[in-house]
Amino acid sequence: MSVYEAIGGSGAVRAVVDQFYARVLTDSRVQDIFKGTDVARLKSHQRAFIGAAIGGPQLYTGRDVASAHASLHITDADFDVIVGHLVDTLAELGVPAEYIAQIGATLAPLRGQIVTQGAAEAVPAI
Ligand code: HEM
Repeated sequence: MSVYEAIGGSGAVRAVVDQFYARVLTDSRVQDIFKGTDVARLKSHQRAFIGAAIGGPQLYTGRDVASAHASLHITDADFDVIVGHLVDTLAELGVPAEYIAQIGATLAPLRGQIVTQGAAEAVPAI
């Protein structure tokens, strides 16, 4: 059984994405990054992306992850905040820890494509 089926399929993914964005968009550490984003569109992409990433039938047709985040200056700390909200949402909705770990392991390798603002870039060029 895929993680997608195990957590309850499309209804579960929808609930996760809704609660996840409710948290993210009210978190002062990261909410500014989402200013000007069409949240309904973002949620629909995110449902497809997460669904596909955990073995669901969705076809994700959005931009590739690196291009979607390229101009957002996302730091490692931002990434940790976002993943933290996802993990907390999954736990709150009763997803067993073993599946949360599997979802985390699926998304963790994307850090390198999403984080573009690091200590090295913060140092002014001479
Ligand atoms: C595992 C982590 C993440 C995944 C899987 C992910 C996935 C996605 C996907 C699928 C999209 C839609 C792409 C499209 O529009 O075609 C998106 C857009 C976006 N993401 Fe992420 N993301 C992650 C982390 C983050 C982080 C850490 C931030 C900022 C704190 C962020 C901010 C945004 C914003 C603002 C957009 C909208 C960009 C736009 O509409 O121009 N994401 N993300």
